Amino acid sequence: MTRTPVNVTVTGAAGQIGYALLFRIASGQLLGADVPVRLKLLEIPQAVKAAEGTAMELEDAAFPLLTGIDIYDDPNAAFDGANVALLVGARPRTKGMERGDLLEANGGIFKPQGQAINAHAADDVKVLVVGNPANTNALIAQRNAPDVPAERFTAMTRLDHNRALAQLAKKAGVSVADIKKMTIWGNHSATQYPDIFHAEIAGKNAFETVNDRAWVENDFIPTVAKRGAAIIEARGASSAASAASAAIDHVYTWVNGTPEGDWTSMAVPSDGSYGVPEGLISSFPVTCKDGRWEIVQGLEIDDFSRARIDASVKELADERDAVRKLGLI
Ligand SMILES: NC(=O)c1ccc[n+]([C@@H]2O[C@H](COP(=O)([O-])OP(=O)(O)OC[C@H]3O[C@@H](n4cnc5c(N)ncnc54)[C@H](O)[C@@H]3O)[C@@H](O)[C@H]2O)c1
Ligand SMILES: O=C(O)C[C@H](O)C(=O)O
Repeated sequence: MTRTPVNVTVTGAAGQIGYALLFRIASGQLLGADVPVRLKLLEIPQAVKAAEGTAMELEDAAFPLLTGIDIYDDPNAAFDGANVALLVGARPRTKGMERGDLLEANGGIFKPQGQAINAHAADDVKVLVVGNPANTNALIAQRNAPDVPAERFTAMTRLDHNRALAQLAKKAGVSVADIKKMTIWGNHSATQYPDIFHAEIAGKNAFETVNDRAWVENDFIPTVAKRGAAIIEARGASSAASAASAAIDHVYTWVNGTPEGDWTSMAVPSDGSYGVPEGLISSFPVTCKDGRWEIVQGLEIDDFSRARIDASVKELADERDAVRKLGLI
């Protein structure tokens, strides 16, 4: 093995997503089967011991691509030299907590992490924020890292994208592999808009193939948008293995590219495309090539889609205004 290991920093490493994610990173699924990785794990001091336990298990799995594991409780050390940063650790909403309280509590995490990325990460750092509220946490981190190009900060809507593929495949009686050009617009929240108007099933328009507007409006969209809550209700805990899987997909696609004739969904800083205010970290259809993403241009947006995109983007703008008021950006 002659390649220099890629430094992958994972926050919230002792959490449930961390437990599902780290083994897949170490096995080569994040970056490629020939890319050695060095893991840098960040936890809060009380959870460092649990992270050490996970590190022992990683060692015991004897992954040939895993060249080392370091554990930190200091973001400056954890992001030092990071090429890929997966920001998973976040403050969950607890009973009686208002949305504003949640944004403030997470600001206390993502502001210093953005500053640490700015000061210490590698020049080519790519950041994926998974911890909720993911889009606005990504915005806080990005605004606190002014020396890092804004486009390196992304938030995860790949789980929503994958959920949408699964629901559509079930309805149409096809494999997820037959579906292309699925899109998630907006926020990773219940206002998100999963859009099948541009999707294709075996090369044909998905909406026309399904031919069931009532299903799209009353079943597909709410099922995908509220799937996170349904998982919490069923499992008693939020999605973990599927979230980890989506994080793997997000970074793998960003680094290795989207297949010809397809795109993916990523929450990325808007350049004003599709009327989304510049700077908001909103989900778009994107293609990836040579480690860069690009928003798919020129899609026709009808009134139905417009209203849904606007509603989710308004929520993002409200969250941005709230964190601005709190002095986080
Ligand atoms: N974007 C998505 O699609 C998506 C999907 C599922 C879950 N999530 C979110 O991902 C986050 C993590 O989920 P989980 O199930 O792993 O939660 P978890 O509570 O099991 O783990 C979170 C971990 O983060 C750690 N942590 C807290 N503050 C930290 C800090 N400042 N620095 C480093 N680590 C810190 C905690 O100690 C804990 O070990 C949650 O916010 C959850 O809502 C997002
Ligand atoms: O933690 C949540 O609120 C849900 C999570 O973001 C998910 O989509 O599964």
